[in-house]
This record gives sequence, C-alpha cells and structure tokens, in this order.
Amino acid sequence: MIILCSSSSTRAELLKKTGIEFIQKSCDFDEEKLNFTDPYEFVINASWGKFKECVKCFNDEIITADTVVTDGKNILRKAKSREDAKKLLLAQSGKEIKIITSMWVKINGKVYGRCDETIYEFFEFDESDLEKYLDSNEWQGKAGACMVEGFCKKYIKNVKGYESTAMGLCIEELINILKEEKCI
Ligand SMILES: Nc1nc2c(ncn2[C@@H]2O[C@H](COP(=O)(O)OP(=O)(O)OP(=O)(O)O)[C@@H](O)[C@H]2O)c(=O)[nH]1
Repeated sequence: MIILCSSSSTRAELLKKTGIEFIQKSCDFDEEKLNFTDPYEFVINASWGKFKECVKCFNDEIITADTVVTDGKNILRKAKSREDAKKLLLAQSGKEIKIITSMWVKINGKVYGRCDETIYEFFEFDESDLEKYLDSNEWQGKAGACMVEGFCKKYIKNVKGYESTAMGLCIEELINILKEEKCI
C-alpha cells in the first residue's frame, strides 16, 4: 500500500483522481529549520526531509512532496495571516511566477526524486475579487496563498507546465513512475 506522507488535502485529492490506492499519514518534519533562500534548494530539501522522516516511520511505499511559489526573487510560502496572504498575492498580481513542487517516491525498494515547475503569467488581480478571496480563507494552507484552480484561474494569461504540479503533486509524472514500476 502506498503511503502519501502529507497532511495536504489537495495532494490527497490529486492522488485520489488517479485511482491509485493509498493511505494518507502526516509526518512531522519542521520546514522552519531550513534556511535556504533559493526556492529549488528549499523545496527539494523540504521534501527530502519529509521523506527521510517518513522512511523512519513507515516500511511501505512512500510519497512526499513540498511546494513553493517564487516571484523570481522571493520564496512565497504559506501565509500566516490575512494581511500576509494579501501581501503574497499582490506580489503575484500582474506578474510571472513559478510554482515548484519537489516529490520523492519510494517504490519496489527504489527511490525516485523529481522537481517540476509550472510557470504562470497573471493579469492584475481585481481588488474587490481579491478581498472576497481573502475573506473566504480558502488561501489558508496554500503556498503563496495561491489557488490556481480557484481564485487565480481567471487571471491566468499564460501557463507552462502541469496544473497538478502547481497544486502540490505532479500526478502526470507520478503516474509515469508507477507505470515504470508496473504498479499501474
Ligand atoms: N488547492 C491548492 N493547493 C495548493 C496550491 N498551491 C499550493 N497548494 C498547497 O499548498 C501546500 C504547500 O505547502 P507544503 O508545505 O508543500 O505542504 P503541506 O500542506 O504543509 O503538507 P505536508 O505535505 O504535510 O508538508 C500543499 O498542501 C499544496 O497542495 C493551489 O494552487 N491549489
């Protein structure tokens, strides 16, 4: 049985869509102790840290992931407050951003690691629409307070890459790994 080592409901939803049987367990790796400023280094080390913690606890097949947003200069992680969410979203309004997801998969005794990214070019976010989104609290628990399948969708001017990567788990590439290992 595959263990999705994540507390993310979005990752669980994505994995469910593939029909792959899994159980979801969270693992307590503290990302706050990482002090990488490069978004790729951060996301790869955060997901790897989660993976190592999970390997200690579970003997099964394992999937871990980490996702960050970057505006090219900063790492935009999960907002700590409504004000923080507004700041993160205004940094993305009318801009090109990258959403980077690093994933580790232990399967049939082998370990696969990937780092995928989706590039979005957004139109300017409408102010009152943004306030409504902030009031909805849907931004909570999401990297960069971003919801590409929700609030941000109508503002997408250009996109390059998978939506699943931007949502936290690159399902298309995960399916390729599982096919390679004859699990599906
Ligand atoms: N629904 C949605 N979720 C997103 C989007 N972008 C990022 N996320 C979520 O934002 C979260 C990023 O934080 P992480 O630290 O990678 O993961 P987490 O939610 O803390 O869960 P763990 O795997 O237990 O660490 C993940 O749950 C992603 O699924 C998006 O556009 N839509």
